[in-house]
Amino acid sequence: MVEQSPTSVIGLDDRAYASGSPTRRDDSVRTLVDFNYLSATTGEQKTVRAAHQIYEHLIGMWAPAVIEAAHDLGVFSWLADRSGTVEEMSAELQTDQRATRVLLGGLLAYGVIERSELDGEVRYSLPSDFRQALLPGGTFSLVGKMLHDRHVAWAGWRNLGDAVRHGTRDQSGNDRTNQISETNYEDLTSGINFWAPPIVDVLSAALAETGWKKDEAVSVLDVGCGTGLYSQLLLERFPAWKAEGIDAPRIIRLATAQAERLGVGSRFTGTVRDFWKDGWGETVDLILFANIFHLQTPDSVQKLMRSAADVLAPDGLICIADQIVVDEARPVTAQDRFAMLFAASMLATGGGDAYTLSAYDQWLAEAGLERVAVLEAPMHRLLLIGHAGRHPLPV
Ligand SMILES: C[S@@+](CC[C@H](N)C(=O)[O-])C[C@H]1O[C@@H](n2cnc3c(N)ncnc32)[C@H](O)[C@@H]1O
Repeated sequence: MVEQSPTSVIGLDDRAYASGSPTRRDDSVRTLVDFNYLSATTGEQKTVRAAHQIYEHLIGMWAPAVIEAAHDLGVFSWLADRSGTVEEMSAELQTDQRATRVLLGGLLAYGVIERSELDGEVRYSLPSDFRQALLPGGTFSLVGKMLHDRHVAWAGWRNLGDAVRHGTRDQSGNDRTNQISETNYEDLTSGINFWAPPIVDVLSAALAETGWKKDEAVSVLDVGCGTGLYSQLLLERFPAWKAEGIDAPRIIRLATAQAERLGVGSRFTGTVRDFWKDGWGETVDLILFANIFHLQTPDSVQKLMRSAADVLAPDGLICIADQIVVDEARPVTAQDRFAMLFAASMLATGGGDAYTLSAYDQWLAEAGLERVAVLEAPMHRLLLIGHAGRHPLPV
């Protein structure tokens, strides 16, 4: 069969994006209001403009609703290895044809699928860049995040007002760490794997710049490792290093399997250990806390910091990668804005917060530690930390 080129393609047809440029055509989430048509001269115009702005926030929930419904219905899996028409899709997925067209229109509006038209026939497909994020099984699949939304987050957000009214204290008045269960973490940890590569890039670049223990047999402890991707990517980059990831039983199973898949299984040990109850073992050179502190209360942060200080080698390094607020008075960076909203999502799902840099500094000082660098990464900041008075990075 001779392949004809489509007469029109609407979707992610962005040359700069396709060629690997980090520049996005859209400013983050695609805007749904054309503010060029909204004047702001009179008081009433300003009010109406503001209403458009708030309304655009209020309909933010349309995005997960549309994307997650498409996942639930099997739309993405159906498009995994073909382009198809609405008629074909709704016949196979047993959905209503007109309603399916509406759903596909929503996905198209968010730029999640592509639409092509040839000789009057409209077909839909998945853009190649988005396939792994939308389909299950891949290292960077967001299906776990969608399941987490389904099982935890949607209900949590409905109750945010209650959480604000009462806080996250239990009946005896104690502040609670985040209450997400081990089963829910099975979904969530794989759904946040995509955060790891740029963060490990930033960390590796900083370590390479200082030459910190590059060719030494460094021991890494990945605390609450999830799938273990942070330490596993470090093992890929530093062949002399070994890592131990500690987490709950179901999660360690995921981490061990992933280490094998990535080819670092012989240098990654997954250990089932509760970081509150059990000892932290031998002295270690590098301790990683990726996305752990936002689950904590101030008291539990302090406890974790002391445990880390106890096992950190004299010239060792702690790396915290988290949602850390630097400028809460003027949240103009994406990192600060994301962190401040992340705090709300922690509250909604039962505890935790996004703490400020100055709060971290106080906790570090109390544990005999000190910050040696703050690094910026997408949706995160990294704190590099050593024992107080013993700068671990050669300068
Ligand atoms: C938000 S996830 C972060 C996972 C991973 N570090 C990452 O950034 O992808 C938090 C992890 O901490 C683990 N965790 C929570 N409480 C723990 C505890 N008491 N002992 C060991 N692991 C725990 C959870 O099971 C989960 O895998």
